[in-house]
Amino acid sequence: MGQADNGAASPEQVSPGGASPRVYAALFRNRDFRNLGLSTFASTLGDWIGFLAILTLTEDILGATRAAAFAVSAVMAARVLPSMLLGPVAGVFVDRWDRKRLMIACDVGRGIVMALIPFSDEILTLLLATLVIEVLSSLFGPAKDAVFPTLVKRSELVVANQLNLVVTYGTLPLAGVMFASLTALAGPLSGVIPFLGERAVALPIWFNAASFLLSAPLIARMRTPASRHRVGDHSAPSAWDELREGFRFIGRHPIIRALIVGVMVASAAAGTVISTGQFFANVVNAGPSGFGILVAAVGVGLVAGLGASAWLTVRLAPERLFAPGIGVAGVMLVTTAFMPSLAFAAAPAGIMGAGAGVAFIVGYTILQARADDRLRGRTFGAMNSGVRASIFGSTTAAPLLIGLIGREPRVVTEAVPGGFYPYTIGGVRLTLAAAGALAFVGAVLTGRALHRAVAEHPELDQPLTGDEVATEGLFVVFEGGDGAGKSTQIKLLRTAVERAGHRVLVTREPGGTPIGERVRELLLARSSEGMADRTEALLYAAARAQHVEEVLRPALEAGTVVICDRFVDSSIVYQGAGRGLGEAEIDRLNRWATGGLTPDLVVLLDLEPDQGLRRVDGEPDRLEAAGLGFHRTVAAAYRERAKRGDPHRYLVLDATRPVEDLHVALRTTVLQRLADADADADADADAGADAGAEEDGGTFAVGEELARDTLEGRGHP
Ligand SMILES: Nc1ncnc2c1ncn2[C@@H]1O[C@H](COP(=O)(O)OP(=O)(O)O)[C@@H](O)[C@H]1O
Ligand SMILES: Cc1cn([C@H]2C[C@H](O)[C@@H](COP(=O)(O)OP(=O)(O)O)O2)c(=O)[nH]c1=O
Repeated sequence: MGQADNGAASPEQVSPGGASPRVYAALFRNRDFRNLGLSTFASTLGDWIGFLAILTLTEDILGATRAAAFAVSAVMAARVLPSMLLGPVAGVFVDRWDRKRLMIACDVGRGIVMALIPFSDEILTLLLATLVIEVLSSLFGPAKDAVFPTLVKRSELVVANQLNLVVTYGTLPLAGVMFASLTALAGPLSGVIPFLGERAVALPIWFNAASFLLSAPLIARMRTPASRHRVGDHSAPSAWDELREGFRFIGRHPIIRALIVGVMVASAAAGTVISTGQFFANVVNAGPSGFGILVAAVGVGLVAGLGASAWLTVRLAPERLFAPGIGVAGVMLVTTAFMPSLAFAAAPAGIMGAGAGVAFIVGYTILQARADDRLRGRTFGAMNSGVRASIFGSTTAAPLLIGLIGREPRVVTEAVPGGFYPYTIGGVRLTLAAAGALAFVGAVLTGRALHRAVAEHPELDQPLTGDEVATEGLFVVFEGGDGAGKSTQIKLLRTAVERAGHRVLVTREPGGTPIGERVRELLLARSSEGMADRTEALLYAAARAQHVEEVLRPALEAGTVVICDRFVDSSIVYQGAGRGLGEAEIDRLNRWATGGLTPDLVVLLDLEPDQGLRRVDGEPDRLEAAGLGFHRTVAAAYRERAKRGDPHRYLVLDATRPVEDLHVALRTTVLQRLADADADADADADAGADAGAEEDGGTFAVGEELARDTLEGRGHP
């Protein structure tokens, strides 16, 4: 395909984003998104009800004893621990298996185990069942998060996340009401089902089981892109390798790394607020009803923040919003902590909610948009486990800290019945303030890391608007030092791809067009000795702009497989690193020159420069003659780029391997990509026809991967 994300947003690009009614309408018409939304609604509503029911059941079994209190905390632990400990491992399987089938299997499994729970009188069985359900949930969560961005367009992602959060957390109050009603209903129903007479709580539990079982067929109706990641792997890596690959990806991806740390810090602050809020309400003499008001203030702020995020993300890159969101929340938490009364505390608490809301949506959106599809399950698995660990840690640590510092003393007087808290600073205020300060420091560090990452990858500094323009062919670029064997492999690959029935265009840079070839002469002639580095960079970019316009884009749009000897990466390493002009600068220049056209596959033939230069015969050209030091820098920059880049995009091959060996590896990869694209396009054509029959015009929005694959496939004979 070759996708083009066009530099800065033009006005037409801005319009489709935001929270315009059109985006909501498009999402509601999107059948896949609707199915996922309904499934989320059913299962989260059921899940909240089930949670309340299981706590009740624990007391049912043990009575109001001390053992019951312990059992309740064990049940809580059974809910938190699996995804905390298993998150990253679960992610491996989410990335490995078909995500849709995995989700269905988890739902059916959870439904069955849940339905059986009321029949046991053993607390151990209950614990075990909770554990099994949570293990399944820790697979379900990352699978859903990984599929989610493939169902909607990128410009709809923020609004889609808003709706998802509303469905996930908005069901909590509804669940409370339904739990009470269902328990009350159990009495009258016991005439029909006698079992309910002895165990009323079975009804809400069965409701939960039914909700899981209802969610499964909804997911089954969803069209998700075929999981393409497994195909093309020549040797199946072990789960352990994949786990390491996931951690390596997160560790090396500066944005995702910073984001996960930021999310964890924010969760720790949130955990502190949750476990301390009630105490704080007392300290400001607000009591239980005042606590409700504080919660409401945070809630209103949160909703406002969620709403504002759609408006904000069409104006600023989400990377620029995340840290400020957490920072604002942190500062407001500190402010709230020192407020003398409820009336003063409500406003900062509300703003804190808004900051958290923006950070929450934006953080989710960045992870969905930036994590490579192949690794998205592991990314979300790791994040879930980080979040749970933070909440778990902070809810345990906060009360401990309060105890250590000592709570604010209450003054008992005759004047105020029950006494009151004078304005003093003690454990509760200090603990909350510490959490706010922690969030603030985390925000500053995360913000700096994100800022640096965006400076290095200017292409990321865009609002989330307009989707990439996908072209139809497959764009394969060969990179490597002089003499690495690019021409040799290109010739062989061309024959193989043509034999497989595809139209192929082979071209090269600098050159590929009459104008470009003249620029090439100018660039490579030994007589151009003395050319300034910036001139050199501009000339390469100039030749490339002509090449994109005249040759590459038209060919890709016509569905041709384009094999190009060198492209933007050459400029980044030769001019950016080799000449020292700065990789980010050269990247930016070339994004402009190419309108953001990006290869689907970059084959890097990796070779020590001295070996490569020895292979080339004849007079060295101006660049070949640039000296071994220069070429070593270039080779190192190539490796670094491939290492840090999208692993699906870069294929690094050891160029000292025999020609035929390299060819087989290359041919397998490229033909597999073409086959995947065809398969996805076929599946999609079916699905499209299906949707067309069902709803007006078959509007189905797809994520970039799917859109890409579809388009890739369509052009091929
Ligand atoms: N895998 C290989 N092992 C050994 N020699 C090779 C290999 N691939 C290519 N060569 C030889 O190296 C030289 C340079 O190869 P070429 O394909 O022109 O490289 P490039 O296009 O990268 O400059 C040629 O003489 C070629 O025969
Ligand atoms: C495309 C491109 C090439 N180059 C250099 C790399 C090569 O030394 C030279 C291109 O010459 P070429 O003969 O195409 O090299 P090779 O035969 O090794 O493929 O130009 C840049 O410095 N920047 C660029 O953007």
